[in-house]
Amino acid sequence: MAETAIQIRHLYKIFGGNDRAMVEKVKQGLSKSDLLAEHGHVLGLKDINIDMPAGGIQVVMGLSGSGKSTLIRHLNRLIEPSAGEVIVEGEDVLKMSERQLRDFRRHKISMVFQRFALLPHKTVVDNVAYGLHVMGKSKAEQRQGASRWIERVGLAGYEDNYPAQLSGGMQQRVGLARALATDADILLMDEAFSALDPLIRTDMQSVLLDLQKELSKTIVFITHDLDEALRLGDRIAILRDGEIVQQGTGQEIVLDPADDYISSFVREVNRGRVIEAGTIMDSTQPAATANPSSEAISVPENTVLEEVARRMTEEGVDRAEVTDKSGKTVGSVDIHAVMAGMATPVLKDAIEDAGESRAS
Ligand SMILES: Nc1ncnc2c1ncn2[C@@H]1O[C@H](COP(=O)(O)OP(=O)(O)OP(=O)(O)O)[C@@H](O)[C@H]1O
Repeated sequence: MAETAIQIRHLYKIFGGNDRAMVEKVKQGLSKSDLLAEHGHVLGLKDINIDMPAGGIQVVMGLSGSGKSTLIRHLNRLIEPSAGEVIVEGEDVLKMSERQLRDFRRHKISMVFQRFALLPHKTVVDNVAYGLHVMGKSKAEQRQGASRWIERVGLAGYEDNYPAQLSGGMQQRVGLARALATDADILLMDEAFSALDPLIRTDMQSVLLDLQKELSKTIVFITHDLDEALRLGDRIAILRDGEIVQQGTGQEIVLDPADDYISSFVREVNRGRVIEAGTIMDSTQPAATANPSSEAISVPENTVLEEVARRMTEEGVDRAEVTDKSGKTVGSVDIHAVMAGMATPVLKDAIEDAGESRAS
């Protein structure tokens, strides 16, 4: 997954009639509020640089108004930037002719929307087939392609229903099937699960992760929810007021938040579901050599700590050998390290304070 599918370079978006001239002022340090107060322009995005992994899920996270939708709309050029570059699979989106852009939107990139955006007067199968229809496929190909994806998202039997006859979760499955049916390499998902109830939302995240294991699409997923970002994102970029405040893997962000703003986000995170055995292992002491008499289970290095703890408890052991992709033992963790890794910073402080007061 090391390859980059989408490169965004020094991207600026300023809303207002004289945006290009305003870019220079923003580069010289003019703030978002001063840009609005002094020049009546709105800063949408400022100097965005992201390399999005091919075949991976890139999450863009931020609160309302931080610039997420503005950013994702640059990827298929629904918005023209004020400055900067957007390169998708080696092609400069801003240099495409109208015709190239139309082909690019039909074949390369498809979008899943928060409010599903289904056609209410068309059945499930016709909604899913819509992209294939636009691509000029025959009726039989449309039906065949649509049926395959309807089944794959768990909606077999609902082909002839209308959207209004389906629950929100089912409607979003239709939205997902429609986006997948065109066979585009890239999926843009703008708050795609945000309108769903929490349980259905978790369910849809699982559907997406399962599909992704099989399909390895390049997915750009927008959300304002950190738990969703951490569950889905191979990489996460966090936006605030149009700027990226931090980007990296979920683990990197949780373990080393860039500033107080990010710290306040990650404080309540369930670290046991984010931090992996390979991150906290002692690589100098594989379990077997460290203590040959103690029994240990074996876990791959990307196993999250909650799962390591569960398996240790199940097997009645307090150590685990950590293995790399080839199955070679590369380190070990014991139950104390696992518990410490799962503790929130607040809990860690409390434990340290208690230790100090006992010692004094
Ligand atoms: N067409 C526009 N004209 C003027 N300002 C705009 C326009 N579109 C977006 N903005 C401004 O750009 C900034 C970023 O908006 P954007 O919609 O991208 O944020 P967002 O993170 O997607 O928010 P939300 O989660 O609420 O959709 C905001 O300050 C917004 O008011």
